[in-house]
Amino acid sequence: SKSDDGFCSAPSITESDENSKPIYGKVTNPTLSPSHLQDLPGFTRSVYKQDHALITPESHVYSPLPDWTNTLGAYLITPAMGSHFVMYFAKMKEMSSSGLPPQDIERLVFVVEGAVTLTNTSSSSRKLTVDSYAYLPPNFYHSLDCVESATLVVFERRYDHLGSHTTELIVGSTDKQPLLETPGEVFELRKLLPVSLAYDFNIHIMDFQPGEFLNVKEVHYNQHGLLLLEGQGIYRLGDNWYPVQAGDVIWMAPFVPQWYAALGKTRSRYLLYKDVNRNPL
Ligand SMILES: NC(=O)N[C@@H](O)C(=O)O
Ligand SMILES: [Mn+2]
Repeated sequence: SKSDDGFCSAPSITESDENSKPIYGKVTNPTLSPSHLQDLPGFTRSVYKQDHALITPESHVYSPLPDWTNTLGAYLITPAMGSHFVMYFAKMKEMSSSGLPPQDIERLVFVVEGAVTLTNTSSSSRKLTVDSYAYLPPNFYHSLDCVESATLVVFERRYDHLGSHTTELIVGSTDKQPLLETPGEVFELRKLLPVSLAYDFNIHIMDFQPGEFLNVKEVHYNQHGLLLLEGQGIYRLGDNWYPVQAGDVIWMAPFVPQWYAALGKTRSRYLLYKDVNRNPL
């Protein structure tokens, strides 16, 4: 891309290599089903069961987010499903701004499209663009402001105190997080939050090349909120096997058998909420 001083700047990190569409572009512009299925009355891939849910883009229902300005929200996962967290898309329009979460609620925002500016009482404003994120501790004053438009995926939950540990403001971007060891697994793993005991959840970013799959057919006490950011594959949840693609959201209750295999020509990348560091009792 050309900057106005005539020098060619390196393509921004938000441009993925293939077909130079913005990274994560399929989350907000998903490949819809073939037109004959789109028009099929009542057709959806969404499913809601006792221990899992698949929420696909055609099922999203937006309404104004209370306490936010000029922002539509689609709640995807809420405690009504049995989760201890909420996961929602926030579609911020021009001149929009966030509201604060309720008291004692921590928040993580991840930018899927567009850009927002994060301000808080102490540090200066910081611009969050696609693939950037911010963790806001409970009762931490902040504002996310958007001039044009932005789509965020937001996780919120009641902070589970452990002794005198406290969390702090975290701002980062996926591409700056190091790859972590994944013994016995082939996927590439990044974590967006520190692994220290103060943090009662983490966000995993997991990359699979086509044909790669989870080695462990997992059944564990943790619960998950998943957003498929790139790619496609098959997700096993309980006794069901679902074709999934970028833009799909999955709720996994504790102990639901879960497994993923990446298919297609491009890598799969998913973002995964996982509760950690707390005794399940
Ligand atoms: N479903 C899934 O990917 N789970 C694992 O990544 C995990 O860490 O629980
Ligand atoms: Mn898991």
